[in-house]
Amino acid sequence: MKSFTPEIDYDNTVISIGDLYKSFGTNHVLRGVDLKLHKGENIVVLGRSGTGKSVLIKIIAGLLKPDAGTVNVLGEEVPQLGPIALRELRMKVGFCFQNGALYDSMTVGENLAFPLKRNEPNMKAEQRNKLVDIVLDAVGLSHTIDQMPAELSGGQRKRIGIGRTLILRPEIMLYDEPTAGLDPITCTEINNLINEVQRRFKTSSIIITHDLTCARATGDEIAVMKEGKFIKQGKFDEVFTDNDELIREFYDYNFTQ
Ligand SMILES: Nc1ncnc2c1ncn2[C@@H]1O[C@H](COP(=O)(O)OP(=O)(O)OP(=O)(O)O)[C@@H](O)[C@H]1O
Repeated sequence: MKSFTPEIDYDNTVISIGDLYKSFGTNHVLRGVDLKLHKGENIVVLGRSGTGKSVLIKIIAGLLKPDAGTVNVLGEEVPQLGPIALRELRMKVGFCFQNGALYDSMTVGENLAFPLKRNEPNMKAEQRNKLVDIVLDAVGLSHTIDQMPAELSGGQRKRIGIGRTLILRPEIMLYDEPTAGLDPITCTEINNLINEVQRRFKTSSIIITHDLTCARATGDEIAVMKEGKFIKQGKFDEVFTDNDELIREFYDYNFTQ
């Protein structure tokens, strides 16, 4: 559970998805997805492998086009945006990839400065360095600034990956399986970081996971996906009193082994 009460503005919807469909050939992945994310809120999308969670956030980020349905992000209809408008929107929507996507040949500091150099070329070095310091402090890794990614642990790489997304000051964070492949203690650290990012930077987030501990720790709302649509949505304790077989399976798999 969270150690703070997030400031969620329920009158302000930052992502609104309606009746979304996406197929790849005969593989009908998304089959009528509806979702609303409010300002300041963390929604966890839970679902077993292959249910379409990553496809959903790639559509939100404009990396994939849907076949039908509406995808409104920060007031923009994403599938209708041209390349320039999409680029501008992507600055406000941070995508945290599963593997952190760090450049092996750059130091941690250079990895963090890179998105600023590319997207805000007129920013002075002094300002850039200041932002690198702020973000490194936020992810708790100030001492690693001159290290290479290969010298970091898996958990540290995840943190730097989150930092690299944060450095462009996005309004929305999309986390793709942030705790995958990490041991339970490191998972807890990442869950805490996701909450700290929400508290400190006032971001709204979608967190994709099949880790119930992550869902319980970070989600203000949980949406369970099955066969391409949401079958249940609500607070963690509301969702997991449900007798749906998949939901029980999830709970038993995560907590009773
Ligand atoms: N670019 C693509 N081309 C063809 N098929 C794709 C593409 N991207 C995803 N798929 C298919 O869509 C389905 C859903 O994939 P997705 O990655 O969204 O699942 P997921 O719920 O995120 O699973 P996991 O938890 O394993 O990451 C899978 O059957 C996958 O093979």
